[in-house]
Amino acid sequence: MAKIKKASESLTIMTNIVLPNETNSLRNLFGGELLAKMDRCASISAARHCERRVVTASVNHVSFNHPIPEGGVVVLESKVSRAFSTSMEVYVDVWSDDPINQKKIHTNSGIYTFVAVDEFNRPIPIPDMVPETEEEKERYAAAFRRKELSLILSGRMKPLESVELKKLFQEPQEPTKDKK
Ligand SMILES: CCCCCCCCCCCCCCCC(=O)SCCNC(=O)CCNC(=O)[C@H](O)C(C)(C)COP(=O)(O)OP(=O)(O)OC[C@H]1O[C@@H](n2cnc3c(N)ncnc32)[C@H](O)[C@@H]1OP(=O)(O)O
Repeated sequence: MAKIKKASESLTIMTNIVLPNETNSLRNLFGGELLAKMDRCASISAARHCERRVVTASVNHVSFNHPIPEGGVVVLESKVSRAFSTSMEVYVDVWSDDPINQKKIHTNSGIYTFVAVDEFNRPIPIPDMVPETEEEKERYAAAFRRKELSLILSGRMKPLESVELKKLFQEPQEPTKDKK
């Protein structure tokens, strides 16, 4: 597919209030509720990028760094971080926003993989993606390693078949000295 899209074209922002039925016994947003919100937000980014139906293939990483309290405002922001052949990585950032005290803290991030599918649920090619900002470039550069790790963890790739991931564990080679 020849089309190339910018990361920013898939930007999706969702803003919600945390309601009592979404909280845990500590009256903070329940982790599973947050995961569902992140999946929804990320799936819209993926569909915006490929203009096709998408399915979640894997949730590669989620961090829970700060709780989000009941009554608080939760803001989710997602963008495609790299497009492969039929799959794409989507990065989701989450903030807890307190509009009264004007405090916004980054509480979570998550990395999802989506696959574009046809009407028979078969994977189909997607447009390429070009990163523009420094953050987009950093996330793009590391995405191939994360894809390999996800494929290894799901049993779809043998560790020795990886290319980028394997490089992380290889000792740097001493430059060979010229023999006289
Ligand atoms: C027109 C637009 C309107 C928009 C309008 C509004 C938008 C609104 C959007 C709402 C969107 C709803 C979003 C629902 C989101 C769910 O909730 S979906 C439900 C949960 N997910 C599922 O049920 C998926 C079940 N799994 C499957 O169907 C198949 O395993 C898959 C994912 C399609 C893959 O099929 P497969 O035959 O194994 O295909 P395969 O060729 O091996 O792999 C395809 C690609 O996936 C990659 N892949 C597969 N598994 C993994 C993994 N674990 N890790 C990393 N990569 C993987 C492969 O590496 C390959 O990548 P490429 O190198 O081609 O890029």
